[in-house]
Amino acid sequence: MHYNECFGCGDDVEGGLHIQSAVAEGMVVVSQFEVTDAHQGAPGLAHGGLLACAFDEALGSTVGNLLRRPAVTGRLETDFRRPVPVGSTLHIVARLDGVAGRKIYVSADGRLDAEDGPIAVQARALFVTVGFEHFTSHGHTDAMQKFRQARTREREDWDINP
Ligand SMILES: CCCCC/C=C\C/C=C\C/C=C\C/C=C\CCCC(=O)SCCNC(=O)CCNC(=O)[C@H](O)C(C)(C)COP(=O)(O)OP(=O)(O)OC[C@H]1O[C@@H](n2cnc3c(N)ncnc32)[C@H](O)[C@@H]1OP(=O)(O)O
Repeated sequence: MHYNECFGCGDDVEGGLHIQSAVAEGMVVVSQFEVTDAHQGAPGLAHGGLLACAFDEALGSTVGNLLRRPAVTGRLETDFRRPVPVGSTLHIVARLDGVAGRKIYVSADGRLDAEDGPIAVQARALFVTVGFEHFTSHGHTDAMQKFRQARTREREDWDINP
């Protein structure tokens, strides 16, 4: 599933990361993140915080696509192994490592410019399953309304590879 106003994956979010994710063979979720000038930290290189954001997105999408349950990031760890230059594409492969009650463990590797490129970033995260009231009670009601309307319009509820 896909929320159009998400900073990570929303198509219409100006300055967003525009990450696309899809389930692939072997129960992994693959995502691509194209690094542009807008994502710079040090000159010519991606900002580490935005790379962490890209992994939050890729890992969240893994939870959403493989488990189809609402969950939020509780903990996110990143290892920055190599610089990620502006103009490069990070190929992220994420997997589900385990589920224990409400706790969902996921991890991912990000490779530079090719599916078999060198590993530049690795991440692990704990997502925690929440009820829909998490969003209705903590989030803006208008946003939830918009989300629901869009889902109804598209008739696409938790589809794999929408
Ligand atoms: C209609 C809306 C649908 C939304 C869809 C939602 C999900 C996504 C699915 C598909 C979408 C596709 C892509 C999504 C892409 C990106 C997703 C980005 C995700 C985010 O960007 S999301 C924003 C950042 N995120 C937060 O805004 C969370 C703020 N936070 C809280 O809201 C609470 O903190 C919460 C709920 C996390 C827990 O609170 P709580 O009271 O419900 O539960 P509790 O504290 O008991 O934790 C239960 C067990 O998790 C362990 N635990 C918890 N936190 C831990 C930590 N940090 N380290 C180690 N263990 C931890 C405890 O130790 C306990 O473990 P145990 O059961 O063993 O004791």
